[in-house]
Amino acid sequence: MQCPHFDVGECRSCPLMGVPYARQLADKQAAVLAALADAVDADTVVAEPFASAEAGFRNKAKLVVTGSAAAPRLGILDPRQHPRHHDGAGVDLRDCGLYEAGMEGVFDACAAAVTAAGLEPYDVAARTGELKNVIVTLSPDREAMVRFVLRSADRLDALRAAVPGLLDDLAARGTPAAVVSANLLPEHVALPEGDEEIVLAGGPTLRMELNGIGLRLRPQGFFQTNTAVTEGLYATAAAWVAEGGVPASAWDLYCGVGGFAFHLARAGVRDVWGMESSAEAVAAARETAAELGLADRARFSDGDATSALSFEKRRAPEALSSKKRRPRPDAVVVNPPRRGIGAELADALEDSGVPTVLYSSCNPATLAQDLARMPSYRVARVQVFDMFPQTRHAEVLTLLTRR
Ligand SMILES: C[S@@+](CC[C@H](N)C(=O)[O-])C[C@H]1O[C@@H](n2cnc3c(N)ncnc32)[C@H](O)[C@@H]1O
Repeated sequence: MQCPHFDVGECRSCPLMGVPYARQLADKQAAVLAALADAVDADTVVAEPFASAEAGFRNKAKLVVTGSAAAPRLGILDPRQHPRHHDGAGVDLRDCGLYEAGMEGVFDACAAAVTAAGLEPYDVAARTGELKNVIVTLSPDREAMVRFVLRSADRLDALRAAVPGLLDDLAARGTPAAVVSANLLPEHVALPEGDEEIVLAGGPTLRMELNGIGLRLRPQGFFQTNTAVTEGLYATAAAWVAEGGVPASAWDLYCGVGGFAFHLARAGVRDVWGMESSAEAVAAARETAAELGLADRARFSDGDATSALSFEKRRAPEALSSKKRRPRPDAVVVNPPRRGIGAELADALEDSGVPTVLYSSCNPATLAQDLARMPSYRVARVQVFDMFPQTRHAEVLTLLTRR
């Protein structure tokens, strides 16, 4: 892949731009295996990396808005400027080659709506203006979720008035909106979004169909950014878990909107429980369960997954109602953020007696640390899923079985 923004140094998001894709994959595989050197053994089955399309693979964009209401730029702050002396100049990345086909049109429709609503971009240095970011997700069915991140509710009515035009524009481009929302981020912080979400049209969910399973996504729920590779990841996870016989029960910790959970349920796992810290993601997962007729087999709770297994240990048994007690599952999937599962959950898994663990990680370094705390498990299988081409990041799936 070749990128004009990279060539002139105005975007450095893809450090491997220009490196042949086969070499990117081979280097990632080598780096992951080096990080896991103490965990894999001679009998570990190491699969070839699951490759991505080199370009046009991202289903989600978080675009900083700069310029003016009349001529907005959707992209990033110019990396050639020092953050503290930033004059609000930005680089327009609507034509970024990482995004799926159809997303550039959605960005153009958003830019037109910004102009129609007269939303002045937020100026980081001057702390003036209203519109901070535009966040877009495109589903495999080419439906869009469009979110405008505002500093305050002051210009909400103006944005609301521009929504009908935006809906028409998106429909005419063949990417109709499933959800349009405003997100409020009043603090002067380098975050993509705030806590408050106001749905302005449609919704509240976007349907993301993966491997024939229609997952529901709400504006604030997490979703993997590379749809095709995620399909491979979920399908492989379900196949690995079922290898020695389909387990009767499984937990999906850090479940997001339930991608692993629903693939396990479809593979025949009778009782699936997902846990996730985002209440919005849990609500979306429950909606999917109801839609798929799985509400009695796939349940979801919001809470801290790190204590899911040690919950009972930390409380006097008599303080725990039988309703709150969950029998140990036959298999556990963990798919944490970059920091990994950490000591508490790793130790609890080590002590748990759970026969099979699937650990899907976006950070081989923390994966290695966590595995070192679980010596009772051996890595039976490992595979790199190239969720993030053009970067050194890698998603790694490991199947852990008890020694
Ligand atoms: C890498 S994402 C994986 C989501 C999901 N498994 C998927 O495939 O889309 C990690 C998820 O963990 C959630 N999370 C972060 N910290 C958590 C915690 N302490 N307990 C439960 N969930 C947490 C995030 O909200 C996010 O949805």
